[in-house]
Amino acid sequence: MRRGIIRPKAVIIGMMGAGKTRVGKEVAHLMHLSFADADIEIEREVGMKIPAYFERYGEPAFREVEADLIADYLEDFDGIFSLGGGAPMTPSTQDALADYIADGGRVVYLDADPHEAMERANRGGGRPMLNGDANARWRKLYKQRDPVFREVANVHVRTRRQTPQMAARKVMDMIGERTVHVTGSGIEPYDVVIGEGAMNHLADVLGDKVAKVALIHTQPVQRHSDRARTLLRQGGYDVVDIVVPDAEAGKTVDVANGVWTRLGDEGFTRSDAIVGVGGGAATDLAGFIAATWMRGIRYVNCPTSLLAMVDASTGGKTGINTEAGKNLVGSFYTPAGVLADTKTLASLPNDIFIEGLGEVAKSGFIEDTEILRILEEHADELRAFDGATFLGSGLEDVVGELIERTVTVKVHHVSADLKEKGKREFLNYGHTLGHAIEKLEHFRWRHGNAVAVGCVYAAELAHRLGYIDQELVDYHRALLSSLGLPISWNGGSFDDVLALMHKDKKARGNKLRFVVLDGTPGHMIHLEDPPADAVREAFRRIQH
Ligand SMILES: NC(=O)c1ccc[n+]([C@@H]2O[C@H](COP(=O)([O-])OP(=O)(O)OC[C@H]3O[C@@H](n4cnc5c(N)ncnc54)[C@H](O)[C@@H]3O)[C@@H](O)[C@H]2O)c1
Ligand SMILES: O=C(O)C(=O)C[C@@H](O)[C@H](O)[C@H](O)COP(=O)(O)O
Repeated sequence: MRRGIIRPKAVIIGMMGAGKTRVGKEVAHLMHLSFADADIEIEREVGMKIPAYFERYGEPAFREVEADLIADYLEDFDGIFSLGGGAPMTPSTQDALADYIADGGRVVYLDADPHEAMERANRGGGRPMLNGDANARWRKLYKQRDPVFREVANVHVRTRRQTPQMAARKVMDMIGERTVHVTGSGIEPYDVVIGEGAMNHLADVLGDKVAKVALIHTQPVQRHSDRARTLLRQGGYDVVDIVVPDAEAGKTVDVANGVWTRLGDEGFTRSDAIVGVGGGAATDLAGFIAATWMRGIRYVNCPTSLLAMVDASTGGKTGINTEAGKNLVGSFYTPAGVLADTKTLASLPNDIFIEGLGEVAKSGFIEDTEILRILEEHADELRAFDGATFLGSGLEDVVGELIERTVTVKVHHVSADLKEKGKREFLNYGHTLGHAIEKLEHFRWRHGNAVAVGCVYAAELAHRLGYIDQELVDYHRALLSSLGLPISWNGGSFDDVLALMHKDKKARGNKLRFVVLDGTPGHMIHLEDPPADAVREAFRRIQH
């Protein structure tokens, strides 16, 4: 929001009878905000009821008064503001709402069931736009207004069969959402939606052409997949529940084969879809299954760990591990959407949350230094993360911003280079050693922890070769350890590590390739075939 201008927290639009006032008041109450209804404020301003004003001065005069009042409220009111049904049809109000959205505002289209809304609109009476055959008038107006509402709103809330309280909670969750749009060459555009209740978008993202959905998840996230299943059934999908082994044990060819067999048994065709719910291992597997079943069907990721939210679920790198190494089999296959529902973090154990901070910090080092600043400022609170007290705490907003920023860094790289021919490799900062550690530790080390040590290793290597100074290497150690992440590793020999680093996907022929910082955070370069003594010496330095 621009400094100096007060803006509404949300503006609610919708048809007559959609429940804008009732739901708006409830949202304001839930969020401890004030509420204003444009029609009531107009009546106060003109000193008469709207039907009387219509009769005396006509609709054009009313629309003028209405547009002026809305323009004033958009710049001088900080609560929940609901507009009259026809207000968004006025071009100057459309422009004002577009400015408001550009400034971070939320225009919520409250989309009620037509029968429920018509009934409510008729019940109140006193609506000049419904004179005559009220139902026919309502339907006609709906036809004109619905496409405009969809166009001017940036939040679309369907409220069919919901009580005002349920609808208000949905609105509240959705206005708190952050969305990162993913597009680029070879990418069917999609959104990453981040926020409490993001999973509610499942049916919208899957669309109405899908009939069957395979819900792939692990046992520790059962309660979140139960929610996904309920949402899918409410959306009319036939749901096939597929529980896979947890963590890296699920990213195997045997598990993939079991899932393919199940899809065959259940008669999955190209018009069916996969939904992956869980940590990065589950979303990597779900994406891999979607990419390979019948050479590619639609899939949606619902990440439930911090790491999966900030990294694994977005960008379309899908895959499994094999005897040869980590993630060596897979494909680039883009999801139809990613729903990072932060409510799921309430069950996330502290150590798995901290692990996710490894990829967050990585994104700060490679591009967005504001991430590093936020991590420094909130290191103690982040390190003490407790799912039980997370929702509604001050930390929730900090984590929401970190997820949005980290996903944005990822999206910049993916959009520019989906198939990892250059820029995307920078996302692999810290991974050359990181993947080797994971493999040598038989995946008992968590991915984000291994990446943290790998980032220190990459910093040491860059320093040995004169790209960064000692201060920046020290900064890597200080920041990562302040977050509770490991910065050293002693679990294997240099020769074993070197052999695995040669199998890294960035390597070419018998030449190692790394990505390292050049000078300062945010400046990345490719390092081709670095001198063997520097590779070894950097390793020695992360061993203590
Ligand atoms: N495709 C990509 O671009 C990409 C990017 C980064 C990482 N990855 C992959 O992601 C994996 C790491 O992801 P991860 O760190 O989420 O590990 P993970 O998937 O192994 O999850 C860690 C543990 O947390 C549990 N868990 C997840 N969410 C939970 C919740 N809300 N409540 C309770 N328990 C929960 C999981 O069941 C698991 O036991 C690795 O396999 C890595 O290679 C892929
Ligand atoms: O999306 C990418 O590209 C990345 O490199 C993101 C990494 O953080 C992630 O760990 C990814 O799984 C690594 O992929 P890999 O190609 O090194 O297996």
